[in-house]
Amino acid sequence: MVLISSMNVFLSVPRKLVHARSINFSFFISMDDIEPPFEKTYPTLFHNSTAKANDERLVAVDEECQLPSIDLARLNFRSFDKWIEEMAEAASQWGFFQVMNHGIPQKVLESMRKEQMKIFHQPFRKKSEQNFMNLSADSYRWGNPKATCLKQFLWSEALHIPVTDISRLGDESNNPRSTIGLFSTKAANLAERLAEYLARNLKIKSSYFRENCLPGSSYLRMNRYPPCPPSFEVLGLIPHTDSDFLTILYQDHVGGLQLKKDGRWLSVKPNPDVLIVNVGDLFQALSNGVYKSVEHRVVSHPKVERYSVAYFYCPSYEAVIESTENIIEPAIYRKFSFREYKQQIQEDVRATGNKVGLSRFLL
Ligand SMILES: O=C(O)CCC(=O)C(=O)O
Ligand SMILES: [Fe+2]
Repeated sequence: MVLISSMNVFLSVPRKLVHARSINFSFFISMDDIEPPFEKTYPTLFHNSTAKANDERLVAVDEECQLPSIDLARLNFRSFDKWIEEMAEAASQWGFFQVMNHGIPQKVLESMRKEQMKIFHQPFRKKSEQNFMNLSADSYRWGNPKATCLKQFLWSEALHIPVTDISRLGDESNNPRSTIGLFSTKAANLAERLAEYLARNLKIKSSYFRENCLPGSSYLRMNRYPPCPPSFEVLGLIPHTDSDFLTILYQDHVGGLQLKKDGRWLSVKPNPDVLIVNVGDLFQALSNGVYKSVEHRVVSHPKVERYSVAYFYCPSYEAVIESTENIIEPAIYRKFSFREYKQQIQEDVRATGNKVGLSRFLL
């Protein structure tokens, strides 16, 4: 079903010892010290059979799909319109596409993954310290403290880093600041470029993004999905849409990302040579529903850990998102600021456990 790199197979041994010299202390630590205590912290969720996730996951046919491919190297003057059309079609039919020759050197992507491994292979105790890597208190996240059933639980850990915080990153693991900073700058350039191309097709002012997305308004999320016994019936990341304009995602060989298309979950074929781009809620609103912010989730591998890093291309809180109506299609969403959108999500999550999202803003 999935491709497994030899490196990941190596890391899949659950009680494996990890050599920690590279992270400033020279002894072996066990995988048990690294893993967040999912089961121990939520015993009733995991050991009460009525709390099982139920979920389509159990019955879903694990169908693999190849995302539409957009090759940035093919971009030249003669084929420009056709190229934009292909990308716009992928954004409206799939909400996802993969980008080849994307301009982020493979070396940067590899270093990024190495940094991620070093960061997440530190003891759980350390990762959950208040000022881990000199970041703000809720940057390191795992599971879902608010989950009342397994369906809401996340079998994963993540480091959530606003771009403005990259300069604060401590050098716990061999100075990750420069690698993460470089990845972030390159991903920002790529996101801006792609957003401008997609805007052109809709007659949105191409300077819209440069004016509204300031260098510090986006953020990064580094994800690690520890191996998860299938009997737990829990997802690595529960179904969601992203609350941004575009997401640039780099995933490793393991696979597990799934997207919903025509009511079915499809697995995205992993390919670390490409970047995955998906449309977020804000672009769906801005495009008046033409581009789709599609639900996606992650199924953890039973034996192998998986890594991904997402760059969320966001505007400043004051930016206003207004649907681009035309004579045939009046606006379907009311105008809102990004601040309003974030606040509404927080309120809904607090009250219902779910994000709700764009449907709140329908006219
Ligand atoms: O890990 C993945 O492939 C997806 C991550 C994702 O959807 C997210 O961080 O929002
Ligand atoms: Fe996502």
